[in-house]
Amino acid sequence: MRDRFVTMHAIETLGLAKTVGRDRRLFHDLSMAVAPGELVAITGDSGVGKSTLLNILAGLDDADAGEVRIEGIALAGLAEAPRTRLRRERIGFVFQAFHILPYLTLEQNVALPLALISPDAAAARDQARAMLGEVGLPDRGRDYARDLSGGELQRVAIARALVHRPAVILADEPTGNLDPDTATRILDLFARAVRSRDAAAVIVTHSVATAAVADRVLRLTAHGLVEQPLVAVDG
Ligand SMILES: Nc1ncnc2c1ncn2[C@@H]1O[C@H](COP(=O)(O)OP(=O)(O)OP(=O)(O)O)[C@@H](O)[C@H]1O
Repeated sequence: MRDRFVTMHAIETLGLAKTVGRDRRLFHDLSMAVAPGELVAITGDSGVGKSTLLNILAGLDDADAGEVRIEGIALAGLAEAPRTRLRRERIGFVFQAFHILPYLTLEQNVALPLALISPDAAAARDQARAMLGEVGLPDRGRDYARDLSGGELQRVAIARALVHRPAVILADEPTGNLDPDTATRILDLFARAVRSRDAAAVIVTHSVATAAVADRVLRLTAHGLVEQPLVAVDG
């Protein structure tokens, strides 16, 4: 199934195009690549198409033209079952829509991606515990998600996105509603965890602080992706 032109990129898009509604072109001929261990932030005005692009990278939405490759594998060439498997095994999500389930414990929430891949429940529990420790929530595994603060929930979301060691992490406003100090702490933790695993991350964000932890910042505009100098997002 792997393409014969093996790429070093974890994520690669070639000539993506997307039009929504009756005739509203969000982007066309959009190409980008993210290497293992690299964090790329995508910024841009509200409504420009950032979340749509992220959904297309995730294989949750289809482009009108072009293709997305995850570790060299073209998503469009896959039938639904292998596409779902690739999404489960190779991609981690920190999406607003992918909520932590309130009536499961933290351990159960974080173990979910592992449970979808392997039947070894004891190993999943151990890995979930270790991952919770890594995001600063050791000994909280038996607590219920419904009792957590917003910042704690974001940590759990990050733990759940990384626990199965995906090659690709896709995040939509990962520190959305947090106060700046908590957001900075969680972003540092996120960036460290992504880099230590050599994962490739794409983070959609409005936040300058979020963009500042990235290796590259790409601004999505009506004319396509524009690379932003990193200094420009510091202030
Ligand atoms: N399936 C769809 N049908 C019609 N319009 C859509 C569809 N999906 C997205 N849109 C429109 O496309 C535009 C881009 O939406 P998107 O959520 O990708 O923007 P965004 O850049 O992430 O915005 P924000 O920063 O405000 O979250 C919006 O105007 C949205 O209403």
